[in-house]
Formats: sequence, C-alpha cells, structure tokens
Amino acid sequence: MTNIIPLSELRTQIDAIDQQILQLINQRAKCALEVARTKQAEGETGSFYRPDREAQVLRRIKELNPGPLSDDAAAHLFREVMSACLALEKPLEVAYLGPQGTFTQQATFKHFGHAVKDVPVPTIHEIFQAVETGHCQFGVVPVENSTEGVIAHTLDRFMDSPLKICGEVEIRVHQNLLGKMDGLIGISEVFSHQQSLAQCRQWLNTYLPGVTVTAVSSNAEAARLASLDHGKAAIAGLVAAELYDLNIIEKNIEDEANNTTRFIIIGAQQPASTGLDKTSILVSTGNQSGALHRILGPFAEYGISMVHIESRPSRQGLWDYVFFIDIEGHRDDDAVAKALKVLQNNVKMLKILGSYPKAVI
Ligand SMILES: C=C(O[C@@H]1C=C(C(=O)O)C=C[C@H]1O)C(=O)O
Repeated sequence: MTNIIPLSELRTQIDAIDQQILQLINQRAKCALEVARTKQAEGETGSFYRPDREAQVLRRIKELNPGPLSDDAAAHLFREVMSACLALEKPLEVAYLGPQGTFTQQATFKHFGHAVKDVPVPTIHEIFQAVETGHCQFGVVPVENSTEGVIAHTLDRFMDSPLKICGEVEIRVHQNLLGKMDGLIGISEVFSHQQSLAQCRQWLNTYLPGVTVTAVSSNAEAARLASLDHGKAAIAGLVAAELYDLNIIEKNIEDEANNTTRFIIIGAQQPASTGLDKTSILVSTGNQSGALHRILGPFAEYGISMVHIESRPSRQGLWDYVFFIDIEGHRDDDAVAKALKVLQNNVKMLKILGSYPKAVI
C-alpha cells in the first residue's frame, strides 16, 4: 500500500510553500518597480507596459514548466503576476467594447490580466477615439470570428486612424440562452448582438422558430434587457448570466463547435520583434488589373506566409478596394522588411498597422 500522508502534514507543507511563493512574488514585484524606475531614468514616458517582453516572459514560463501544472495554467498564473507587478506603478487603462460582461471584457483580462483598469466603451469607434485622445493607453476590439468572418467596423476604422496594433488575443466563444424563465416554452423575444445572433442562427431556427429576434448593441445589454422582462431571453456569455442574475436555459448554443473570436489590442506602441510575431498591413492598389498579383508577389519571393487577407471597399471610388493582410513575422525581421519595401513600390498605398507578438495564452 502506498504511504498516505496525513492531511494536517500536507497542509503544513502547503502553508510553508505559500509563504515562500509570497516572498518570491514580492521580490519579483520590487524588481519590476526597479525596471520602471530605470525606464524613467532613461527618459521613457507614458506606459511601462511592453507587450513584446510580456510575450517572451510567458513563452519562457511555458518552456520551463516542469508540471504537473499544464503549460497554459502556468502561463495564466504568471499573466496575473505580471499584471499585478505592472499595476504597482500605475494600472493600465484599457478601453473595451462594453458594457461589463462582454466577450471583449473577457479578452481584455485574458490579455492584460485582472490588475488593469478596464474601461467599458459603447462602440468600436469610441474605443479608437478613447485611445487616440489619450484617455486610455490601449483598446481591445474584436476583429474576426471563425463563424461569421471579419468585423468590418474595426477594419474600416483603421483606414483613418494613426493607432497601431500591438497585440492579439483569441477567445473561444460559447453562447448561451439566458433568461428569468425556466425553459424554452413561452419565450416571446430573444435579444443579442448581431454577431452572436448570427453564430446561433441554426439553433434559433430549430429550437425557437418564429420567435422575434432583436439585435441590440451588446450581449451584456441583451442580458440586461432580459433581466427586466420574464418573457424575454438573451444570448450571451456566462459572465453576463451572473452579472444580471439570469438562469442558464441552454448552454453552448453556437452553431460551430470551434466558434472563436480574435481580438486585437490597439495603442500607440510598436512592440519590438520577439521571433514569433505577426504584421498587419493595409494596402490599396487602385482599380488596376493584376492588383492581387502585385501584392502577393513580394511575400512569395521572400518566403513569407500570409495568414489572412480581406478586401473592403476603399470608399474612394466605385469598385476601388483596400486589402487588409496579416503576415507572419515582424516588420524589422530581414525578410519581412525586404518584402514590404518591394510591396511599397508595387502599390498605391501601404500602411503598416503594426507588428506584434503572436498570442501566447
Ligand atoms: C518589468 C518590465 O515591465 C513590465 C512588466 C513586466 C513583468 O512584470 O515581467 C514585463 C514587461 C512590462 O510590461 C520589463 O520591461 O521588463
């Protein structure tokens, strides 16, 4: 028989370990504060947050992790430790698509940790504005969903914004039917954001045929409305259920099993190369033949993978388009720099929206 260690002894061990962890974390926090002082002494102003350095710290933790904690669990713990360390100086102010309880808020905490000051903002346009005016240092906006495709508002806003993309984060999006009722019978209306409604279209047709479906400004707003009327339901995340004290009538009602939304972090910063980065660009060719060839040629020539391409009307002429493109690598990496230089000569306009570390957690 294996030797069973008494509970009291295990708890004594855990208490002693916790004391050591606490001391070490505080030692780390003091170091992080010193980093801030050094940055200040070197003349840096504004935020001491460094997305490139944070990505490297988290990647290293995953590599070093001996287990039994999973690499992801270890990285999440360190995400929070870093967040708390950075907040000692001054918590970052991050604008996100509110109100509280949205998936964008979840994405904000996943990327920055919980020590940020999260500032709910009602529209994507105003999130850009909040960062452009310096009201917040960073913003978090959805950019694409695996079921529904790009969020056009976000892409379009980049056409005239000086802001850069300085990070990305993905959230596995589970949709749920929430309400004050106990089941599907008697539901007269369902509220949700238009993206979420689209992600649950088949489910709604199958289980709530003929029920009025109304798009509102956010899932959290839908949950709030459902909390006011016992005959009306909302489609939203579980955080919204808790926030508005709603029953979970049906869980995971999204049509696609891997429904995932990608969010980007916008700000004035331009992170340094980490070796595992992406670069997003905006390209306009004018209404010419062979336009796509001129765009893709330089990437093929320098062996650069394109992860995403999306076209949007340029709004500068009928059938004139701009392309939003994500490639692998950082603008300072040799091959990417060379390809972008060639591209610049091939097209009417090239705007680098940012080079940033690939999502780590
Ligand atoms: C400590 C630094 O500053 C901040 C805090 C970090 C941390 O706690 O590890 C990492 C990057 C920055 O966001 C640093 O630049 O090294």
